[in-house]
Amino acid sequence: MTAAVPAGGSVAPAEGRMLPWGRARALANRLPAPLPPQEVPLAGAAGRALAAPVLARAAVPGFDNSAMDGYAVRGGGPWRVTGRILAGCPDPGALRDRTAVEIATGAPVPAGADRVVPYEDADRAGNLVSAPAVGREHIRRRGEDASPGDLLVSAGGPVTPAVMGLAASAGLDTLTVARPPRVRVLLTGDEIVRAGIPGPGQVRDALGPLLPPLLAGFGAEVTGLDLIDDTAGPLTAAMAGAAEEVVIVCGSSSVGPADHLHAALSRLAATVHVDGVACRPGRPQLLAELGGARWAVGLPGNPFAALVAAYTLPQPLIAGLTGRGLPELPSALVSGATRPLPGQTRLVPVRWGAGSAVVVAHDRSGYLGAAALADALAIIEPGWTPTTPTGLIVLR
Ligand SMILES: Nc1nc2c(c(=O)[nH]1)N[C@H]1C(S)=C(S)[C@@H](COP(=O)(O)OP(=O)(O)OC[C@H]3O[C@@H](n4cnc5c(N)ncnc54)[C@H](O)[C@@H]3O)O[C@H]1N2
Ligand code: MOO
Repeated sequence: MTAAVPAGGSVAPAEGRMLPWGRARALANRLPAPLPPQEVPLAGAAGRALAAPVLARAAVPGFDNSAMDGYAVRGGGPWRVTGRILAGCPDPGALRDRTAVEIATGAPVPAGADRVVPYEDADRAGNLVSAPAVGREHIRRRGEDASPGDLLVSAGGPVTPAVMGLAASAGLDTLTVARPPRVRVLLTGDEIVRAGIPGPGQVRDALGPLLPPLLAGFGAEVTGLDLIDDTAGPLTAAMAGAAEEVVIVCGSSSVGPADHLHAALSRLAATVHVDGVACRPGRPQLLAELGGARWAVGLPGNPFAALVAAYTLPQPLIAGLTGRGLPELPSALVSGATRPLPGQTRLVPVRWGAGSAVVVAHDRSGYLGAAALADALAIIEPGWTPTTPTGLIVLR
């Protein structure tokens, strides 16, 4: 749903304009154009999104090598042992008929060898070694895992430690990855204090500590976090002045007298794509397009609602900006005290139990206690019953 906010005022997200939770996520993922990719050294690519497929540069293995410590043998035994080949040997030479060389795992196999006999299967007597007439080859052949040019990993997935190791095995020194979108977080609320025990009427900021690591895990680079005066002017100025691709505003997305995000978006002539999501908690949240391929997201101030909302709009948005789709969600049966809500998706903290996910009690919009103990958020759709497999957003 795309609508311009009427000038000069905040507007309550009317029930009818609220997007279903799944559609809001899909829209946030689909709207942004991916940022241009960049080539980075392997070590700097951890966790980033692959923007190009990983193609092998070298054969894997690079040469025929032994899979076992033992003897490389040629022809029928017993074999006369003529030497020893260790890993790193540049030229193992050739093996003559009825001879053997001791060989280490990973060492190049001499030309003419039929197989490697592991020490455990070999009988050594002086200079002679014997073994059963038939046995496995125990030779890893050049290119049997990958040849130069082979597709190793498709674009779009994350650079995991295994992807980095695989790329190195195949001779790569760099990877082409999506540039992480830069995100600025703006906290609002005159009651918010950033340290210590809050005084009368004050509230300790929970989102300053929560959001940066969460957003970094989504693939963003959080460039800064500011506490903004709770009036429309400073909020508008802070949003206008942010050079980042994404500005996240916390605690100003509802319709109260100090909720200025709608007014700021109006002053900035933003295009509002999402204004309220049919989920609980996290209903007042916004996604808007600022000029210059920049995005504004409004998260509710209530901390658990903000956590849910972060998985609703910023996570799919950041995925879209880095060229990734929405991930497949695991599912499980959910047991415990919860019930579906008509017309709304309910996000419920759960822990893994014996074969099912168990609801964690006390999930209050303003309190993170249940979420802090949870392994996942269960996506309870209208019509859910305890026998319905339920999608999960994994929190850990
Ligand atoms: N008339 C209506 N009132 C409200 C509605 C509504 O639809 N109609 N929605 C309610 C829901 S649901 C939520 S959630 C909140 C969201 O409000 P805002 O996003 O505008 O946030 P605030 O009003 O500023 O704050 C709400 C609550 O959260 C506390 N807060 C704010 N920032 C932080 C922070 N960084 N760390 C910890 N706590 C924070 C703030 O003190 C308030 O207690 O609106 C309802 N009202
Ligand atoms: O949905 Mo609000 O986001 O309940 O607290």
